[in-house]
Amino acid sequence: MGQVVSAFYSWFNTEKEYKVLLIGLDNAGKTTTLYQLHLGQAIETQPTIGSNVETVKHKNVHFEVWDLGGQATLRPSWVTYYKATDALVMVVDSTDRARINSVKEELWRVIQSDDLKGAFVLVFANKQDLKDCMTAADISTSLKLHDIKDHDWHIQACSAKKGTGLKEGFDWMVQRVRQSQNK
Ligand SMILES: Nc1nc2c(ncn2[C@@H]2O[C@H](COP(=O)(O)OP(=O)(O)OP(=O)(O)O)[C@@H](O)[C@H]2O)c(=O)[nH]1
Ligand SMILES: [Mg+2]
Repeated sequence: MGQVVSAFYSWFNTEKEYKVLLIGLDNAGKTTTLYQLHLGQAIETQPTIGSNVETVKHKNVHFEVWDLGGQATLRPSWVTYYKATDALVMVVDSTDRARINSVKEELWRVIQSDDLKGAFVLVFANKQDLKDCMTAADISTSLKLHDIKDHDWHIQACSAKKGTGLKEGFDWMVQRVRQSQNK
């Protein structure tokens, strides 16, 4: 009987879709990340005006993943997507040293929103296939991730183009989602 209840419980829970927002500066690789997760391949992208949304299933957990345009003029509109968000994914171009401080400012601005209280924060240190990129540890220091006290966070090195590291990042999200289900 316990097994039946537990099977029903897990079936019931996998039906929930967890809302994920992909944010980050323009050219970070958000759209490439979304479609690599959704289709399993890198597509040719154009700068996003507005947003794209797709469903991603990872380890039997369904995520509704929103990819938001990252140009400076579009960032103020991110706030309109915050409600009911379970996880934020900050995609970082690991070769873009010149703008790492802007990434930090955007991340810290966003996570202070009341609508994102309790949201998990995953940072993708993207474009690791390119030479001379910053490591995940470099980016973690630049973004002051260790100073984040009111969100559960994780950083993952990846290449959205090659499709490496993304699954590992979502493994972490699934782990967190399952922990929150058991609370
Ligand atoms: N080498 C390499 N290039 C990547 C990677 N991810 C994305 N790119 C390239 O970076 C460029 C920008 O990628 P997008 O996915 O469009 O970036 P975005 O963050 O969606 O940009 P906006 O829509 O303007 O906010 C494209 O030329 C991608 O092919 C990666 O992991 N490695
Ligand atoms: Mg885009």
